[in-house]
Amino acid sequence: MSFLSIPVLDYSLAQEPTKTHFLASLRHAIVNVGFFYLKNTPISPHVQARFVALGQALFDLPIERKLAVEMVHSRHFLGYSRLGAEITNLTQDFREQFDFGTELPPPSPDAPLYHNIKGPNQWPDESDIPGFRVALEEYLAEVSLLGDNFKRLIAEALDLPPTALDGFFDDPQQYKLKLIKYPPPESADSSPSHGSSDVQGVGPHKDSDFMTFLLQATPHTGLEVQNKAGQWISAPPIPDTLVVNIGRALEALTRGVCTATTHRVSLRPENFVDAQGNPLGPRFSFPVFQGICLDLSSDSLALKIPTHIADLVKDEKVKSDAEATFNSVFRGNIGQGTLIARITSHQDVGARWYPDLLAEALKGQKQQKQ
Ligand SMILES: O=C(O)CCC(=O)C(=O)O
Ligand SMILES: [Fe+2]
Repeated sequence: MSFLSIPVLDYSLAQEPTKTHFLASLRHAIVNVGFFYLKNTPISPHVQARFVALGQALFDLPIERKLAVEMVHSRHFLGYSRLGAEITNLTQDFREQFDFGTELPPPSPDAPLYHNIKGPNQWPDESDIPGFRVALEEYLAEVSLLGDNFKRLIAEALDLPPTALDGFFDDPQQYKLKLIKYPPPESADSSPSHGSSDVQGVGPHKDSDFMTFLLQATPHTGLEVQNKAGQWISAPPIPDTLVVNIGRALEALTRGVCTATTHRVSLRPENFVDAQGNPLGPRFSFPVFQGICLDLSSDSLALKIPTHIADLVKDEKVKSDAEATFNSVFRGNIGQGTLIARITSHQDVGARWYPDLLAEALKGQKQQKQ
């Protein structure tokens, strides 16, 4: 049976004496759904509230202050993307966003090209938005700790030793935090990509990472998750939860036992009003993407999943509207797959810093589509 709802897991049960129960729900969620809500997270409410307030305010800066940190200036894909700058599933998305990450030095010049995914942030001027950097780094540090704990919980949910996944991560590991603003549909209607009422906030895709921890910061509906039969299931915000999902790296690591579930955000007008029909304004969401060691390739993914766990995956044929090109790239090398996904999403960055790889990736996409 393909899932029709998204399970809610209670993080307060993740320790003894209730841990076995938590791990059983986690196993069901990662093998059969690929998405779950997490309640009773260890994130401090005041840290989250301060980050959300400043994260929303960041979008109110004058456009020239935002363009001062535009992503095109960064070969590390960190910085500001204006409305319509991003492409998913060969179609323009309609959202404005800032990408930040764990603060890291640029890679050495002789490192593989895909190591450029990691590097320093472009921070807005402290005087433009006082306290923003501290608030973001505090929030990111707390979610990163939660992510670190999940490495072990996922291993145990798959009946592996708790440390079985530790070797697949860098130290320090890059986590990325994206701040996203989806405009209400009046402005979305003028999006060059559609003009219809079903505008793509972000198109159908699988995340590239190990796991994603998403904070839906406003009450809008619009996030939708595709079940294995291909139906779209709504994932409305549930107060005081994070939405957690599996990315392509964890899918690759488990050879498909855990599924990176396809999802999208729809900007249909009904997603921008409350139950009484009052307008809700823009939708804000803040996903944290948990990275993994970029040098992993299919040969180095030596994880042996116990047979009784692998046998839980019954419906092998998964219908997905996400782009198929990425399936083969991710089977090769995780860093290379991630770099190609970034380049095709942010083609201005690709054209400036990786022109040859962009040309090659676009050719691949075109061939796949034919
Ligand atoms: O905005 C959301 O709720 C989801 C965003 C998302 O899926 C992504 O940026 O990868
Ligand atoms: Fe996503």
